[in-house]
Amino acid sequence: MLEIHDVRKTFFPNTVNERRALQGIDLHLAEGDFVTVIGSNGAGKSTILNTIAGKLTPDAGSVRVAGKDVTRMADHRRARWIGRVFQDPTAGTAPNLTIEENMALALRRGHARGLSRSVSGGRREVFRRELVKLELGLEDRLTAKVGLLSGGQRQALSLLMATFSGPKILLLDEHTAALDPSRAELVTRLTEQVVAEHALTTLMVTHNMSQALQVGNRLIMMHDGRVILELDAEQKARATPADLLAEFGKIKGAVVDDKTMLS
Ligand SMILES: Nc1ncnc2c1ncn2[C@@H]1O[C@H](COP(=O)(O)OP(=O)(O)OP(=O)(O)O)[C@@H](O)[C@H]1O
Repeated sequence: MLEIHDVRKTFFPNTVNERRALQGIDLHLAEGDFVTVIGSNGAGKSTILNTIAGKLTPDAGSVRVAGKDVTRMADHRRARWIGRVFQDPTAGTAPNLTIEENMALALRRGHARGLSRSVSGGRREVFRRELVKLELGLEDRLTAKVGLLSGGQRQALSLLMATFSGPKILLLDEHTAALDPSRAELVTRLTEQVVAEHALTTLMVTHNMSQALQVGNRLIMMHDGRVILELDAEQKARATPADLLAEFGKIKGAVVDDKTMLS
């Protein structure tokens, strides 16, 4: 479903600020694979997600989604196949629009025309049914402004909205990092639910070692623009956070932040 072949990206090449963010990434994800991504600071985790989403064009290599080469396709043209949730709960939703208006816009994403942010009775019912799944009572607050919701509620809504265009790929960039532990747990559970329900091929960046082991069926560790460790489902089931930290410990000069050390 997602094939990344020898992807390379260097920022500010041939200058004193040169950063080799990706140095030959190869990743093949089958439909429904859920890969957690961990790594030191500056390892290239966000850069690889940006490359898949089309925010960045790699210098070399290719990205294929469902067999189609999207390497040089503009981000808005691949948007309907790729859902994304960011760390910042305010990033995925518009605060001054209501819950139902936000959902209507998400539904329109990837469709050229024909749908607007206005909400008909029929569509309202669909939104209500979707919101019930979150178990946050948002189905009774369809006309509330999204800016009034808590961070956890907004992330849950962003996650739901990310699936509206019928994406094949879901990219999660530390989407639970800004939440308190109980909200993070809730959004993690919803993530597993949403991924399973839509059989989404998923990459989830996290600094939380327990979470990286708890969810998904594969794990990769990145450092310095490379994948330096890959675990399959069986290896992942046997590994502990201490094992992952020990792997980090083997990397000379790797900077691992406090969040990672404490997780
Ligand atoms: N737009 C950019 N311009 C210049 N350099 C960049 C840009 N984006 C990323 N970099 C550099 O590329 C490298 C990889 O960055 P990236 O954000 O992908 O790392 P990361 O693994 O997500 O790190 P973190 O966990 O700290 O967020 C870093 O050295 C970073 O400074």
